[in-house]
Amino acid sequence: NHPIRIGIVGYGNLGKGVETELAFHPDMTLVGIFSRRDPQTVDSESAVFHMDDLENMTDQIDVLILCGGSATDIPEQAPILQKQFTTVNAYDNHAEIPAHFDVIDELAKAHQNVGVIATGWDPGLFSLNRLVAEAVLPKGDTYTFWGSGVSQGHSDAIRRVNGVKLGVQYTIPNESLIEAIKEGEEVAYTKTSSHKRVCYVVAEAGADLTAISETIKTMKDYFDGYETEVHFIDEADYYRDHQGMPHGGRVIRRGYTDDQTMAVYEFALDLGSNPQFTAAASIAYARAAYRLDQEGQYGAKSVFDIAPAYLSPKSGAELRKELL
Ligand SMILES: NC(=O)C1=CN([C@@H]2O[C@H](COP(=O)(O)OP(=O)(O)OC[C@H]3O[C@@H](n4cnc5c(N)ncnc54)[C@H](OP(=O)(O)O)[C@@H]3O)[C@@H](O)[C@H]2O)C=CC1
Ligand SMILES: N[C@@H](C[C@H]1CC(C(=O)O)=NO1)C(=O)O
Repeated sequence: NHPIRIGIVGYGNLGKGVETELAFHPDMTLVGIFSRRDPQTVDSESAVFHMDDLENMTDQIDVLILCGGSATDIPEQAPILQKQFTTVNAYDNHAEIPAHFDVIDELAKAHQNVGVIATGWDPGLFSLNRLVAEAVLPKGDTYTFWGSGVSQGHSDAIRRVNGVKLGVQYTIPNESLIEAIKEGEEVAYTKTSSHKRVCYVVAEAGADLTAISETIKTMKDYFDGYETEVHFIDEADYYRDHQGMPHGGRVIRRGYTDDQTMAVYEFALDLGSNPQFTAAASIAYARAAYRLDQEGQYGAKSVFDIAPAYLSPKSGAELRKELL
């Protein structure tokens, strides 16, 4: 059986991450990168095509990994591509995920392929761990913290604001709240009250800075409700100080196995590169997407719908040896 043939759609941080990580997966091979830009202007060692070439390559690609931004690219591109390909994305506009699932599910069933949505870490592996923790510990509370680090989704979203040339968004968690939770103290937790969002923006010449700041701070699904800072810096400072993309976070379930015996379920990530880790998760789900497609299990899938064994390159027999 031949290696799984992968196409990357969108060559940004995530697309570059998939390109790099694929080298670690001998059961997969990169057919090419597909960009909306002129391929001559895209700097990569791999084969680069224009997005429009995809429709003539359906017999050369098994899975497309969609690496566009969630603010505007995925909602636009995913439905079109689902008509011709099995796809995987890291769509992370949490409020819109149920609607996105339904759109992809209808298309994937109609065109007899698979669409794995919202992979990555949040949504993705954090979602999976919240499900397991809440199924195992029905009595308790779940807390999610991100950072401190760079959110790709929020950085992508501010880059789409009119007048913004470059932008990055750091998410800062309330560390004292994390400690209080682990100490078993009663806490008042909401996602919006437990994080601060700090943005650094390089504005286009002549842009209305007040309008940019207001648009970011009130942005539905991304910033609305959070304490948000917007700082305007020049391009030199941006390239000097804001090129790293570390991130991470934790899912904590503080539950009870009887009326007062506490159990803390924690899943934590500490990521040197947020986009590279997200790309790595999407690749594992691309393997699952291919297998589900081969089995005729057509439709949209989230991380909740996919048995863990589908992610692994090891056979069932090999995996069962690891149960011991
Ligand atoms: N589920 C999760 O845990 C996570 C999800 N994500 C999601 O992944 C999405 C993508 O993140 P990220 O890769 O950092 O976003 P980028 O902004 O780096 O890339 C988004 C798109 O912008 C275009 N682009 C990139 N670089 C350039 C450039 N120099 N000039 C013009 N266009 C460019 C590319 O499309 P094209 O090549 O067609 O021009 C690319 O696909 C995020 O929006 C986020 O929603 C990210 C991290 C975690
Ligand atoms: N989807 C996020 C992954 C995590 C990071 C995050 C945040 O900092 O708000 N929320 O979810 C990303 O794009 O980085």
